[in-house]
Amino acid sequence: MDASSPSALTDEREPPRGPLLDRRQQLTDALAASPYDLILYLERAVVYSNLAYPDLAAGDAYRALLLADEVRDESFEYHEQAKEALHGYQTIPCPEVLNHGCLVKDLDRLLDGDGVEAAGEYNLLANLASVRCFQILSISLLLCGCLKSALTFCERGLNMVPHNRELLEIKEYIEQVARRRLRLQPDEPIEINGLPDRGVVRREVYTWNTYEPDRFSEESLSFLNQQLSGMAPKCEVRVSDLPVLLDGESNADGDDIIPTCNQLGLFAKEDIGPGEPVLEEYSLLTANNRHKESICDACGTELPPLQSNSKAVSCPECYDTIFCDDFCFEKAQKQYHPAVCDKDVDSIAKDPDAHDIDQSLYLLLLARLLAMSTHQEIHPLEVKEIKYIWGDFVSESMNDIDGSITDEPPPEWTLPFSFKYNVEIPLHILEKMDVDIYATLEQHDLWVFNTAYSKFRGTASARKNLRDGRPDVAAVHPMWCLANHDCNPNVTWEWGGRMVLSARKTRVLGKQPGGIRAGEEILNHYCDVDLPVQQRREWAQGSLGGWCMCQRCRDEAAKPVPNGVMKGMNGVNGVNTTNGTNGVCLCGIYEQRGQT
Ligand SMILES: C[S@@+](CC[C@H](N)C(=O)[O-])C[C@H]1O[C@@H](n2cnc3c(N)ncnc32)[C@H](O)[C@@H]1O
Repeated sequence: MDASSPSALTDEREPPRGPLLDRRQQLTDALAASPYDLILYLERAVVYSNLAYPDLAAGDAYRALLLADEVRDESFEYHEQAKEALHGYQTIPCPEVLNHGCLVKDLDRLLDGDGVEAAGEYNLLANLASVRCFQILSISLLLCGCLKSALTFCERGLNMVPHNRELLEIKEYIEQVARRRLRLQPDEPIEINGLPDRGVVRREVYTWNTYEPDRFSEESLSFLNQQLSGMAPKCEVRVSDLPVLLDGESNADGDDIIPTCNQLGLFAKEDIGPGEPVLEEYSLLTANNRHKESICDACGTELPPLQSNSKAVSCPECYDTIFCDDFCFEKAQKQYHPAVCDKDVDSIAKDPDAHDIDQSLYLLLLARLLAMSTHQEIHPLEVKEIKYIWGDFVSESMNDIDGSITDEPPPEWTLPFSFKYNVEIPLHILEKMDVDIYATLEQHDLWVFNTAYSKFRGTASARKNLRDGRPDVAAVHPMWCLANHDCNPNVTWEWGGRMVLSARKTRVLGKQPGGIRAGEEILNHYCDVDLPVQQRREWAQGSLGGWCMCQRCRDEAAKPVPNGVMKGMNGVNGVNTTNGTNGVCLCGIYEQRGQT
């Protein structure tokens, strides 16, 4: 942490990781035993801060803030439990985690006028805790790059204790970063609504995440192959050797040998003829961001016009939810619908602003996953539709930083994050589903949501609405998404309630005849393969997680460029136009239809 940065977050410099991880586990166990204890949440938030997970620190501070509200308001659902959990703590001396900086000096200000007795010991503790929550939330969200939310929480804290030194320092720091990022003059006012609120955080298999399978084990491969057998009888899942991808242009295009790594892929077990279907996968992990749209709630297909012979069915309990037919209704009843039936979750995150479209679709995929896990009574990361997906995780050691506050989160942090979509709304959805977010911490901790988001980003497909071209339906197809990308694909794909892969009739390169021989890998495409190499690489970069190094790209990129012609597309050499190419700002969400 540099000398000019606020002191409110960490109390130590670069503390060792091992003991902090042990402490995190102790506090997690303590929370399992005492789930409404806001002090434990605050303690864990500080541990997360010291471990350089500012997003997880913000998540715990927010839960503590909600519990502080529960303590103060006796009409709230968990009021008794939250108060009871404070039994044994006192204000003087107060718990160590609240005795931070000048906070205890502000006690008078938090008394509500007439001293401890009138305010009540519990309320006073809750007030102190709220201020500590605001400190942790504001500094942590600043570190993630979410400046608007950071400033909002900081202001809320200052409303309670206007002279709190730590909050004033944090505010100054947020403003400094905002001025630099928005290139504002020192005297120009900062407009809170104009501040950036999307950040990035670590994308990793957390050390404590015991749910990730060994995807290469016999057990995993045989499970995946058993799942695949009904959908793609001529295919199997195998380990594939893929190029290690770089962030951008390199000199490796002309090299004969490039570094590779093991991943999974789909392979043909038998010959597949040109035009023959390769895989047909039903969509259930779907999301639709339009309110009251005539779309099947289960598979996301456009519903047929309502006529007397229509096969569409509505749920007999909540009439608004409509399915294509009995098949979809039964799938929904069995796998998720009872968890959300008549729970008023339907309107959440619907009809978003244009700049929130991608976030809303990923959020609604998370909501579907939470409904599936709640109804099936399994951990969200155990749901088979996402369990075997690789989330393009980055190793923990690469993500680890020294905790310094800088203008931007480090480049190794690649998981998009916002307070609203990663923390606030997922908890709100669970509350609407009548889930006790405190008692189910193991299933609904923020790191679980982040892991699911890592898996969705890079594998979800989206469909645009034909009326206005906005993506409004998304889905994750766990088997389809095992097929790797190549710019000379041997399949084409089409999605509408089912994801269908078919062998190409003709290959793109040299118009060679299509068809796939036994033993060959199924080569899908994540971008428009009719584009020139630079454009293809830019487009596919979001979902591939790097610069495409397939043979076609390397050959085309290594070719000498004629004089006067730039390698970039449309003259915008070096500018990432991935999102502009198809008018969709959805990094990792592919379009509905693969070209033939
Ligand atoms: C949709 S998944 C494909 C299945 C994945 N290989 C697996 O093991 O689950 C997409 C990820 O696979 C990898 N991938 C797919 N095609 C690739 C290619 N042509 N070169 C390198 N990596 C590729 C990238 O890591 C990408 O993020």
